[in-house]
Amino acid sequence: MDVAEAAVPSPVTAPAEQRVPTVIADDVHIIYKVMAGGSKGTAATAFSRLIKRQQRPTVREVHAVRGVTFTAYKGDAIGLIGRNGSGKSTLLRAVAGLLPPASGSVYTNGQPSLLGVNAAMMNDLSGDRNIVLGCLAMGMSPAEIEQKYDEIVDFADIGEFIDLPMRTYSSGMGARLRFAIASAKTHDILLVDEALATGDANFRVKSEQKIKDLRDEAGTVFLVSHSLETVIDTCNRAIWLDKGTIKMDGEAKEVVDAYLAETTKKR
Ligand SMILES: Nc1ncnc2c1ncn2[C@@H]1O[C@H](COP(=O)(O)OP(=O)(O)OP(=O)(O)O)[C@@H](O)[C@H]1O
Repeated sequence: MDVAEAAVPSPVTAPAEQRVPTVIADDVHIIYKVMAGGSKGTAATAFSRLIKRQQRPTVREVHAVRGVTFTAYKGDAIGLIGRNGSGKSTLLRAVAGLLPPASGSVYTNGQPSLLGVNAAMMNDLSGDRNIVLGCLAMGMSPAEIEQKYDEIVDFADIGEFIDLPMRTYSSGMGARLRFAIASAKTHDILLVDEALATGDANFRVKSEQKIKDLRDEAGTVFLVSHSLETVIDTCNRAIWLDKGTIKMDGEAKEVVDAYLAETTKKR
């Protein structure tokens, strides 16, 4: 049997030669550039500034990820945890290749797929049309889509809403459908951003099981979540981000415990 197909190797204890790297982040820095407006004023003063080309808005930099280095392996399910604004979503988007690092590099062995609660769907199209579009966008063939279609509808479990335009969905229903579509395919590297938190308790249990299955099917899963319980239940490893840097990287329960100890200490 292929080593990579064996039981999930622990990122902490498995011998280095048994692990297959899928994502390597090497001293990654992500800087957002934001236009910061100058002093406030009336429309007339703004117009005058425009004409005279004075006081152009300054570009402000937000250094969201600061020198992050880690290696993720096949079979890893990694929870990204940390306070609001610590850089979790930014790091996820960098792994997805959506944000170019200002310095450092992200190397991936396989195709990363980002499943965010804001993943683009066509709001005016019905759920079933979006299933077809979403699957095509993931590179599935029409035959594969036909084969997986019922499974996706069953998993999303949104009843007759499947025939209605997505703009009529609640945020939880939209998230269920997105998750059902994304998880219909085996991903090399699946990136999940808080999608589970928007589902109800029943869906959370189903989606946690799905993440475990995806992980067992040999991919690597990254999960950004504020639900520490979900991270412990779903992930074998956690990375704790603090102000854009890695504060701790290791076995999920240990990292969550350390994070909880620090947040409760600060109260
Ligand atoms: N598009 C953007 N433009 C400018 N700054 C941004 C942008 N997106 C995020 N930031 C900033 O980058 C930093 C990290 O944000 P990020 O969303 O990655 O954090 P997070 O850990 O995912 O937060 P949360 O838990 O609240 O979702 C924050 O200071 C945020 O204000």
